[in-house]
Amino acid sequence: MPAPVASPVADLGQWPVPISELFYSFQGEGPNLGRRALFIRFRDCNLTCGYAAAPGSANTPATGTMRCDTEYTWNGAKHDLSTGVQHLTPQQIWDELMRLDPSTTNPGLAAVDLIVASGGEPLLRKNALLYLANQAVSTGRRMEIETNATITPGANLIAAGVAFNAGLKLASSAVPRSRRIKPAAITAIQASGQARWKFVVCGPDDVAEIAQLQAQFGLTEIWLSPEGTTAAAVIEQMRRAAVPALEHGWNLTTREHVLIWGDERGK
Ligand SMILES: Nc1nc2[nH]cc(C(=O)O)c2c(=O)[nH]1
Ligand code: SF4
Ligand SMILES: [Mg+2]
Repeated sequence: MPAPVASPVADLGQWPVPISELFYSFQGEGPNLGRRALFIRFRDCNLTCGYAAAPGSANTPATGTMRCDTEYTWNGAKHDLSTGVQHLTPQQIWDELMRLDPSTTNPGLAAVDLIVASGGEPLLRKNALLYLANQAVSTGRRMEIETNATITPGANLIAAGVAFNAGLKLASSAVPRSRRIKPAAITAIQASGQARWKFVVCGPDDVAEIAQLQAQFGLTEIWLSPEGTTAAAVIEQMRRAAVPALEHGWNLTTREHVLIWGDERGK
C-alpha cells in the first residue's frame, strides 16, 4: 500500500501510532472518578519512573520509591514492547472505541461520554490526540489526557477543549529533576485553564516537594493520588495522605480500578 500523502489539511486520522491497549472501564482517578470511560493506552514514554535512566537490562534495579505501573508500555529491557501492541490509525482507534461503547450495539444504554488517553506518555502522539479530541467533541463526549506534563500540548489540542490530568513526577521517581520538570510545558498546561495537577504520593518527602512546585508554578487544582498496585497499598497511602492534603488545601483521589482489580491490565 502506498504511504499516505500529507495534505495542507492534514488528515490526522490516517497516521498509525503504537497502541498498548484500548479498554472500557471506570475512570479510576481524579475529578471524574467512577465515571464510565473509554481508554486509549499509547505505547512509549519519555520518562523512566523508578529508574534514573532507561534501564540497560531486565535486572536493572529500580531505585525510586515511586515506580511506573505501566512499564510494559516503554521498558524494552524488561518487556517485549511489540507483544500485544497494535499500530492503529487514529481513525481505527476511534472505531474500536465505538465498538467498545456498549451503547453502539444497545442504543437503550447511555453512551460512554468520557474518553481517557493515557500511556506511556500520550503527548508523544499529539496528532492522534487532536483527531481523537475532535471526534470526542463532535459526538458529545469529553476527553482527558493523563500526562506527565513534560511536553507542551500545543494550541490546537488546548483549543479542542481536552482536560489535562497532569501528573508531575517527584524526586521519589528517581528521574533527575531536569528531565521531569519542564517549565515551558508546566506553564502552558497551567495557562490552558484545563489542568488538574495530580501527584502520586509515596511518603512525607513528596508533600514538601508538591508544595514547592505549587508555589513555583502557581499550580491550581491539586490532587493527591495514592501509589500502589494492591488495594491494601492504595488504602494505606490514602490514610497517610489525607491529613496533609486537607492541611494544604489539596484534593485526594483513590485509584478505584486498583481497589477493584489490583494491577490487572486493561482495567
Ligand atoms: N480504570 C482506570 N482508570 C485510570 N485512570 C488513569 C489511568 C492510567 O493508567 O493512567 C487509569 C487506568 O489504568 N485504569
Ligand atoms: S511518566 Fe507515567 S508512563 Fe512514563 S514512566 Fe512515569 S509513570 Fe510510567
Ligand atoms: Mg494506570
